[in-house]
Amino acid sequence: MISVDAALGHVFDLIAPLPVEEVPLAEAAGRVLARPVAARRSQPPFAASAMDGYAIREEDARPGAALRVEGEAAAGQGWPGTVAPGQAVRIFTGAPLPAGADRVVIQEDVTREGDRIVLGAGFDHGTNIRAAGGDFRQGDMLTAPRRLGPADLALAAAMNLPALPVHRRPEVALIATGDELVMPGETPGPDQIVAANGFGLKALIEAEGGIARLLPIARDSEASLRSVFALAEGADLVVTIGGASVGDHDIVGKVAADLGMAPAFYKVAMRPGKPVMAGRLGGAAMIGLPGNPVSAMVCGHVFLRPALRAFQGLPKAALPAARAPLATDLEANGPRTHFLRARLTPEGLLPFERQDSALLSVLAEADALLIRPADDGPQPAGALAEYLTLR
Ligand SMILES: Nc1nc2c(c(=O)[nH]1)N[C@H]1C(S)=C(S)[C@@H](COP(=O)(O)OP(=O)(O)OC[C@H]3O[C@@H](n4cnc5c(N)ncnc54)[C@H](O)[C@@H]3O)O[C@H]1N2
Ligand code: MOO
Repeated sequence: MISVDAALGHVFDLIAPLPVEEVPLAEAAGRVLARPVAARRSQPPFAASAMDGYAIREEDARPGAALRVEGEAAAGQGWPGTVAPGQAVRIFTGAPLPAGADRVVIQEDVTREGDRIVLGAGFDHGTNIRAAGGDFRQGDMLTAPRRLGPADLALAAAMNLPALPVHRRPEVALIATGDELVMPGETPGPDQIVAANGFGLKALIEAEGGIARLLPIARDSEASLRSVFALAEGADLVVTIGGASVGDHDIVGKVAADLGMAPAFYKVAMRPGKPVMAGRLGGAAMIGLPGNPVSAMVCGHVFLRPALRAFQGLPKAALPAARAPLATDLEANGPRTHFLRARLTPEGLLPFERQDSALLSVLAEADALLIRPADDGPQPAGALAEYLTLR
């Protein structure tokens, strides 16, 4: 049995960043930028008014000053002249500041009569001007790697970058195994249950930018498992669910080995999730998850999510853990890292009473996985503990 950190290191050894492709901005949300890209223009490209009002010269900015309005500057249509002393130009937010002007007085601070304005007794001290290049300049970089979020996409658009280089999405083949499983909506036989884990893992994979292919359920026979493995052809990552333990029907390890899987590890000092395995299977990485629903999902957070990030060119690192105080005393932990389903309450992290790895109802109520390091001593309420957020 190896530690969680060592196992994750082995998983990373199976992974190289996927090739780069250009995608249009409108399809780039959630993708990982593969290399830095440079702004093709400056923003704003000209000194621009930040407010609706009048562009004037600083020397005319005196309470009571009377100025002649010479023209209008709108967003998209500037005023071509030069503002002289005693003159003003009607201006709107986003319009280029006309030459000669170095201040915008907002219209609320002005009285207008025909083509004349009189400045009020008190007006604000700001210039209300956005300097050219004040947001970014041509050549400024959007750095990589980064997961492209809404703000990044708005910035890339403003930089006039219509397409971005991103890593290809990893394709994950999901194989649920077991004679007891039927698909949701089917009528299970008396000894059967409904396959659940694949659906949770598919959602988890897609949330990380992967493409999940939910393959047909493999039965507990070598022939069935082999035929479903064949359907995984072309995937970057093959994930099996169940059949990983030591029972007579737990044949995933054997069939994978027969298919040439080069094992990296089997069994990790973690709870839940101990009988997890990984290796290289042809051109793909393979991770064999335990069948207990919470074990499969916890392994999804601990191994699959970092693996999917690595495929997309993000740093090879465990999910960042947050810290919060414990809401209750905890007994000493055993020799395996324990991921406890917990709630984040105003008093701190509160683990659920029931931690059986079959309880999906508890996992669905949890918003954190409280991490107890292997062999951690007893901890009092109030002590800081690490956790992974599930929301
Ligand atoms: N003698 C021992 N028995 C077990 C050990 C052990 O060390 N010695 N380890 C236990 C641990 S820990 C786990 S975790 C499980 C994992 O076993 P498998 O990976 O072989 O999983 P299965 O036996 O196939 O299934 C376990 C459980 O989960 C249900 N299951 C499986 N797939 C799904 C699915 N897609 N959706 C919903 N539920 C699923 C399955 O019906 C079983 O109830 O082994 C322990 N045993
Ligand atoms: O590791 Mo098992 O996942 O404890 O139920």
